[in-house]
Amino acid sequence: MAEIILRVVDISKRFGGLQALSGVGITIERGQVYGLIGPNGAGKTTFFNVITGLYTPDSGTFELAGKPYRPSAVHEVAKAGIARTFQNIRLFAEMTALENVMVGRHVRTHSGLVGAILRTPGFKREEHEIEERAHELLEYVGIGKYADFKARTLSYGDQRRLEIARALATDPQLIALDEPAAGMNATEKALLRELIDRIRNDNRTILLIEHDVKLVMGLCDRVTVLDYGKQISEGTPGEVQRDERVIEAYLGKGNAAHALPTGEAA
Ligand SMILES: Nc1ncnc2c1ncn2[C@@H]1O[C@H](COP(=O)(O)OP(=O)(O)OP(=O)(O)O)[C@@H](O)[C@H]1O
Repeated sequence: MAEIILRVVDISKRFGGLQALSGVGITIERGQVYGLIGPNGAGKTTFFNVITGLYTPDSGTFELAGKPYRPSAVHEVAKAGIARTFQNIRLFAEMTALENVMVGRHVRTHSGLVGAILRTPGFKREEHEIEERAHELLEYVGIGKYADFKARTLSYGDQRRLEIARALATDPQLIALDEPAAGMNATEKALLRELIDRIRNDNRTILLIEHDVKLVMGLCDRVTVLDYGKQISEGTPGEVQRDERVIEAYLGKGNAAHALPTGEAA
């Protein structure tokens, strides 16, 4: 049986009078790309924020790689093994691409503050390893030649790749990508699709929020659809696409005869 990386059960979150999530649960297996879609305001970002420790849920249980975990603070979540990117890119703009990735890697370092201040041999060795790994990751996401460029000088698509490299640097069990294709042109999207495929083929596990339904349908192994905080459908892209509740949520009642876009590359 495939190893379960993330299992969340019965997550609810209320903001004042608004029930942003009600009883949402998903199970993601190792090596899967799992998509989370839904119309604007459906609760996708809230769900992400709950599992990555930015919001405290009102209810819900969480298990990461077989261990119970409580997403109580962002750095704890990173330590536990979930790395994320953000809808609005959050890089250190004045730091180089390499430094941005090295920062991600520091989640896994051992020398600590004392080692850093005293510049112990252990610290220096670790720094060297971190730098090597950061170079490898920049190559892996396809922006190795920009290692010494400040993050703010990279194109939008490359900044998104850099965020992914930084997330990978934490050696995560699960990588959560929040709208990675937002603002990308068709060429950048095709490259992103290749990159996500490569990450999956390396036996990594990905949770993806994405507005581009076509991209989701083409990439994901399974998909959950949220609407007004409720999980209205869960299944393979083909199953979800044929689900009348999903078509209604996207296109409105009476349009169930229309199909959602398939994942075929344009
Ligand atoms: N911090 C908050 N305080 C109050 N209401 C919130 C907060 N965050 C989200 N909401 C509300 O919760 C609902 C779900 O929002 P959320 O951002 O999770 O949806 P979404 O599916 O990510 O939407 P989009 O696709 O537009 O990003 C919305 O009605 C939103 O206004």
